[in-house]
Amino acid sequence: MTQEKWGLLRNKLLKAIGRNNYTTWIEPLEFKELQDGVAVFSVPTNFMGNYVSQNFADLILYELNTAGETVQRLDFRVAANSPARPKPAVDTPPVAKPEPVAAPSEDPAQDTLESLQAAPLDSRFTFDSFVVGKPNELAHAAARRVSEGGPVTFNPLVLYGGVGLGKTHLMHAIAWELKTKHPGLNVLYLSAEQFMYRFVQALRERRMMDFKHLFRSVDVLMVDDVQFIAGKDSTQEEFFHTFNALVDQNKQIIISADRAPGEIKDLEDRVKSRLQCGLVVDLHPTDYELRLGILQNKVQQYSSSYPDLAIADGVLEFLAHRISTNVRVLEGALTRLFAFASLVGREIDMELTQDCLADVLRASERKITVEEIQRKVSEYYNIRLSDIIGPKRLRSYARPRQVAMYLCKQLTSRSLPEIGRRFGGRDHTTVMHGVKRIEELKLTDGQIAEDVEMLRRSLEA
Ligand SMILES: Nc1ncnc2c1ncn2[C@@H]1O[C@H](COP(=O)(O)OP(=O)(O)OP(=O)(O)O)[C@@H](O)[C@H]1O
Repeated sequence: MTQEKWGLLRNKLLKAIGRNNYTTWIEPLEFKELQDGVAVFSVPTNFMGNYVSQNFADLILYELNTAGETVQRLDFRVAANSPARPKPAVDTPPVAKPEPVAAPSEDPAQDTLESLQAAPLDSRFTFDSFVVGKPNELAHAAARRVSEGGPVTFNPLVLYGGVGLGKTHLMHAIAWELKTKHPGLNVLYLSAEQFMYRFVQALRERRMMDFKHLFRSVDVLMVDDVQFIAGKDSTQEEFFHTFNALVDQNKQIIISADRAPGEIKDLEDRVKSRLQCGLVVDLHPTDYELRLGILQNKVQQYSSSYPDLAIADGVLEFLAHRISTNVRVLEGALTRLFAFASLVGREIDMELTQDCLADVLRASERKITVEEIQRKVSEYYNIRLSDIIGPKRLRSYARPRQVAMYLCKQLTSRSLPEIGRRFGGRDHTTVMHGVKRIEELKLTDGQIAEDVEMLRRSLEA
């Protein structure tokens, strides 16, 4: 891509994000090069790279690709001659998913194991910085076990789970740990996409022997986002052979995927069954406690960079409640908050939070349904769903029913008549009475207050 083209694209960005944002965040970017799908920009500070990557990366990628460039990733590098600045919020720039493996060299002859291993793992992704909670404790324990580097007990280890739940973080943590404990081990981490890239390149250059030798000489192979090779027949085949060769030599393999191997569409059965041979563990969606723990952890990291910034009580709890999509979004929200607060020199309170994160909060607003509430309440009180909706007037059904009506009023935008209709065609005055009754009981009956709170939490998690 030429500088002129970047100049034209900047004008589009100006229109899209407005003059203020443009002047602050886009204008200082200097386009350096576009190579192997990575567009490199020079930025004055880590902080700025971090911010742009979080807030405008998608837009920039979209504009670049719409303009006919093939760009998968942006890389923001601090200009070597930048003036010294106060330490930024985080040490390394990319907050959009960091791509830890360096772009492949132009000359395939240089693709030695050493060159692959010299690729930077993300220094933030260690076990120390990984917060463990119920949803990820099994995956964490398995990762820990593999990172000890003892005899191979399960092979492969497959970590799977939704977007941004910590799969890459755990893989890097394993790699760091192995490299520290066993510096002699050849540990190779790469994305499935990189695997394919190298394979295709080796084919093109007629260097398949080198390729095979390279991949068969590792002691620990980690392939991230393996779903990427689904439907790519020759890459799958090569992956299958590499996999078998390493397992035969008792070398550890660690794989990540966005879903269980059996559910990856267009992945060959033989590859699926190989992946299922070892230990397959999933990272569950985060719960409230885990999100809060991650936020607290992050704030602690930030506090050394921003000793003067205060965060008001309740803000982290609010974020943990409201942003339940994925950890990347949660971290992004916090980084943005710190950025804004430091720019305007204000405490991070609820008002600033609501202002600064309006878009994120809107996007992550989860719609809780009446049916979901009815189901959760019936499970909680151990009664049948039909008893919540049906006509029975026994206290053991009527009270849970009122709790469910109260939660519907609080957590959904349904009107009283609508709620009544979904509770077996009851009148809106019955719903109103139920809601009022629970409001009163919450003040006098500790058990009801606790029940309502527990249910609300589990519905909002
Ligand atoms: N339990 C956790 N403790 C601390 N940080 C976490 C945790 N889980 C996720 N993160 C952070 O969330 C971000 C996203 O995590 P990561 O890139 O590992 O997700 P992923 O599961 O690989 O996502 P993808 O599906 O996009 O590949 C990273 O910055 C990571 O450090």
